[in-house]
Amino acid sequence: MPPVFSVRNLWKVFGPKADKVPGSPLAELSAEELRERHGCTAAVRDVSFDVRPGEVFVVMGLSGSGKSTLVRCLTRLIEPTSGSIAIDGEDVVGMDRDRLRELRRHRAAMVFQHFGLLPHRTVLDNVAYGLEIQGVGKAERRAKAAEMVDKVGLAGLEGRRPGQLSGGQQQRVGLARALAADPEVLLFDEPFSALDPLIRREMQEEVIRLHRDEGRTMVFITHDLAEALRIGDRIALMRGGRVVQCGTPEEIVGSPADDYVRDFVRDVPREQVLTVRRAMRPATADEACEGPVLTPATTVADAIGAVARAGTSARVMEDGRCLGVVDHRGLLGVVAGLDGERRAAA
Ligand SMILES: Nc1ncnc2c1ncn2[C@@H]1O[C@H](COP(=O)(O)OP(=O)(O)OP(=O)(O)O)[C@@H](O)[C@H]1O
Repeated sequence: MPPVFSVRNLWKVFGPKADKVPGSPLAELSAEELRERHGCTAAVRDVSFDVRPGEVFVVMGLSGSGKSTLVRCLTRLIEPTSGSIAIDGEDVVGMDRDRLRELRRHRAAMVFQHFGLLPHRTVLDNVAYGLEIQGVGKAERRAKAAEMVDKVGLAGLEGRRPGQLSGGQQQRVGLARALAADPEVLLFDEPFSALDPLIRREMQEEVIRLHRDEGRTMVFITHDLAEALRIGDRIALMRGGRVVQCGTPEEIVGSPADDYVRDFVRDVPREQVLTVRRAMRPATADEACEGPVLTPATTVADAIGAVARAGTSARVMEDGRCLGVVDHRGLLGVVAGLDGERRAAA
């Protein structure tokens, strides 16, 4: 399937003569040199990636690494300095104002950290607001809004005003409003960073549930590694405007691209992210016929439980075929980080 978003060699430089930077020797300067000598900030530097249909694509990085700028460029809330962006193959950089408005209202809706709710309107009217500006008639938009309020777990609170809701509930209203427009892609800009940890977890699960139910494509910004690993199908890790690695949580944690990424993921509990694929070895004829059965997506943590309970190795099966077996030695090797050495040796 063709990608939803396709981004190539994207640059965003803030400051004077910004357009002179990409492709010139200035592009090679460090962020500090560029700022001190030329008064420019290269917030996004030569970034390329695809967002695939139905995936949760997470943009992660420390504060100031360029996440918001990058995602805002996707719908030109910020104008890119150079590079190309396409949505479903259609050039975004060349869109006129009407087409852009259509893009933002119907195709790629944004959920912001500060919910952007209208304080004097009820929950239902806040959710319906996006439909109102789309010109949807009153009865239809109220029906649609009610459905979305229900979907995000706010049934019964339709008549409240935003001030009468908790932070998590307000964020649900923001989410319902974005969903009401039925966009192809939802763009989340650190939507949960203002929430306390328990509510935050609850909202992450909500996003995972919505994603599972609807399969909607999502682009999600966060500076929180645990959040990225929990909800992301793939993660683009940014540093100083560049994407230093783009891959699945397992690739990022299991095969960091450089020392920066390695350092970034050092404290991640590997057994909760890595799967049995990394702990597997070929099965002997006997082993292929006995022992508990695991899927290739089973985490090492779950496999440890299965192997400990059974007291034997476990089989990794896919479509009735035994891909290999995992035993305590292989599983412990992954926990200890020895799987990289073993793979390199192989
Ligand atoms: N309008 C602007 N003018 C000049 N510099 C800007 C502007 N907007 C952002 N920047 C700079 O671009 C860089 C990237 O900012 P951006 O907001 O994209 O980072 P971020 O990773 O989203 O950070 P945070 O997690 O703190 O929101 C920063 O150095 C920031 O100071």
